[in-house]
Amino acid sequence: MTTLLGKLEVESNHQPGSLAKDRRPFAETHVSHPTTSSMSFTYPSGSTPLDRYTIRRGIGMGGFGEVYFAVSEAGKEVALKRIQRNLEVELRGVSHCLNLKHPHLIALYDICRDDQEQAWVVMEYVAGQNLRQVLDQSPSGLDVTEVRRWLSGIAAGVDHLHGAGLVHRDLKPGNVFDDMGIVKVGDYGLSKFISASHRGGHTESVGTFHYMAPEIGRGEYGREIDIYAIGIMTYELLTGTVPFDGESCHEIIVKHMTAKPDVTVLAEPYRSVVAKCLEKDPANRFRSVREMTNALGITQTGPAAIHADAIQPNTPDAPIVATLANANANDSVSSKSSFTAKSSAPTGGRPQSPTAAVHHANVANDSEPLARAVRASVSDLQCWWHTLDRSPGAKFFLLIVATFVLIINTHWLLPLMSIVGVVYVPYYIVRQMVLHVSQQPSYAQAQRIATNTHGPARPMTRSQWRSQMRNDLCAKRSVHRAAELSTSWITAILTTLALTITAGVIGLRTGTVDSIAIAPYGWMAVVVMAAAISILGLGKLWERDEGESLPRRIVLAGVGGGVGLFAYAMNGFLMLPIDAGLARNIDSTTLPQALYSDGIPRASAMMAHFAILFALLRWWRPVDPLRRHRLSLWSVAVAVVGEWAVHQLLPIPQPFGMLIAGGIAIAIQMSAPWINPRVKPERIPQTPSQPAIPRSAHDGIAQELANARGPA
Ligand SMILES: Nc1ncnc2c1ncn2[C@@H]1O[C@H](COP(=O)(O)OP(=O)(O)OP(=O)(O)O)[C@@H](O)[C@H]1O
Repeated sequence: MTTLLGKLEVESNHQPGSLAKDRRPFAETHVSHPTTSSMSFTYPSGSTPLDRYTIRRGIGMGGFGEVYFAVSEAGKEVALKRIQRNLEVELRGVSHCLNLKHPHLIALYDICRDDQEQAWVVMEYVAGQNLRQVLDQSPSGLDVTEVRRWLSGIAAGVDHLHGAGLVHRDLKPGNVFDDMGIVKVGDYGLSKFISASHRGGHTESVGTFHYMAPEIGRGEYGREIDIYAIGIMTYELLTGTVPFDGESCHEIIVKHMTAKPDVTVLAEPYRSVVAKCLEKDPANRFRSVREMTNALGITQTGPAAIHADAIQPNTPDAPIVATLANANANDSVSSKSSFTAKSSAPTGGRPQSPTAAVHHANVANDSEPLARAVRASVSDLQCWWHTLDRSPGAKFFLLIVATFVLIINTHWLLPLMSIVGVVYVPYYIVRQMVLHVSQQPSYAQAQRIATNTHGPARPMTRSQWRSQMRNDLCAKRSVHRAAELSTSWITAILTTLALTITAGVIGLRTGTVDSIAIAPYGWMAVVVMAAAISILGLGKLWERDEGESLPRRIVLAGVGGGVGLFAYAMNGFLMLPIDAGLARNIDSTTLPQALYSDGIPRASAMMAHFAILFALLRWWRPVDPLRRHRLSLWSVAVAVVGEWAVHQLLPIPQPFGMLIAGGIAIAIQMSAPWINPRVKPERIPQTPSQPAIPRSAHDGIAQELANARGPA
């Protein structure tokens, strides 16, 4: 405590007592923040400190510098945050956040430097109010449906940050915004890298201290500090007051460290959830934001349906009667509460944008139960391990004992681990694949949700849908990508086997069935598999954008050459007569001698043949998840005709060549992930009908889609 207080005494210019004078009830008091109208900004309207952006007006000033509303040359609206010079080093780290994309996070577009080497953060501009302003207008807290809407958005945004390995560190109502009904968390890129010591003391706000977890004084910045801050915000959202307030930042911090919050004014489940969030020991808090929102019945798989009184009716704040919904009838929370149904709008009666709705529909709780249990145990173990920090001797002793126990048990542990690995890994991969496919939002979903939630929506064009889906593909985690790819490979192998058996049954229905007759089918199968595996791999690399045709064709040519070499080698391995099927009268003198020896293809001929076949056709299209149909017979026909055309130039055994080309086209389409643009309606999450919102809100949605692609 002494450390934190000491630090703050140095870092903050707040004088004990002065806050009392400045403090507005329940509001963050920015000690030296003037009102926007009276603020004097460094740059007037029309200035262009950054080449591509023209400042329109100053928005506000925070601990990190001035914030401006600006437009790009192309007319895109952005917020520019001018960062103090002493933060330059830390800004390098912000690049980690530049590629984070989430509907509930304010997008960070770029970091630029002006002529004076001053750093600026370019970010998404939010025209709506921040939660601080909203709370200032509602001194006794918000309606519970609104509380849940804010919490759900904050939790989704922060959960995404945590998933990306980031801790916000500065969560507070002033950093949470309402963008056309979508809650967005901002200021995350900077706060991770900026400790209190970097802030300009004269601009520090006492509001910041209201949300600071006690362990920050010990220099601990785990994700639990965000959970603590969300707990404080939950309390404030419901009651309008923060649980720990005081005349000075010292007093507030002391309360964070020692005082028990008075949660009796809250009804269950809020009481126990807030109490758990505000535990002094971070190890006793929720392990994740998701765990916390689950405890509140705010599941991210769909609308909630618990009905509960959020505030005890006998408290002075009784006018607020919570009306919550939680579809999960088994939820222990619901059984404990006394319920009063008044409304069931899951988003607080506020319209959700299609993007947000699709997001909520898709962010299913996809964490695998076994993995979750293991993670929880590991996390418990870590917490317990940290409690031993003060006894390094005990830690060392325990390490020795654990190592010894492991070593003497390797004879059964290793086989057990191997069996678990063999069974669990394929199961995990398939599960991820199935979940991923079932969660993919579609064009039709987006449209339908838009119609449900916003009345007659402007229909989304296919190109808008593609662009939105492309963004989703970009945001996909590597583990999902890897899981999808391995599943595609397995599916391609199985599909090829099925195709080969079918071709074999047809081809060998007459005549002798012996190894010589079967061998060409085996050869075809392995060549199709090799080609399909290569193309699927490239498709996975390229699925994030539409891509340039020429570079892709060049890469494909190289891969095709490899497949040709493999085909030649396998041909030799299976001892097949490679000239057997050159199904046209070949005048061997017309064939290039470097490629053919007496009309028989050499390795170079096979390589050249497949290189041309691969470069000729746009093989990335049939593996693109955004293709129109899962299996297009047109693509198969194009592949076969393409192969025939190449055969005219550089012959290889036929009809195997054409069967291989057709087989590749079928195998890759059947195994590559596909987002169905015409999904069946019953797969669309049902949302209760919402009041229609003005056309301008739809424009906001379009803007949001544009924002997700970055500044113009
Ligand atoms: N992306 C944005 N769009 C619109 N307004 C913004 C945006 N980012 C910040 N603002 C506004 O600019 C003002 C200053 O924001 P800033 O984040 O710098 O300060 P703060 O959050 O008040 O304090 P601190 O930075 O110390 O946490 C606030 O009024 C905030 O609402």
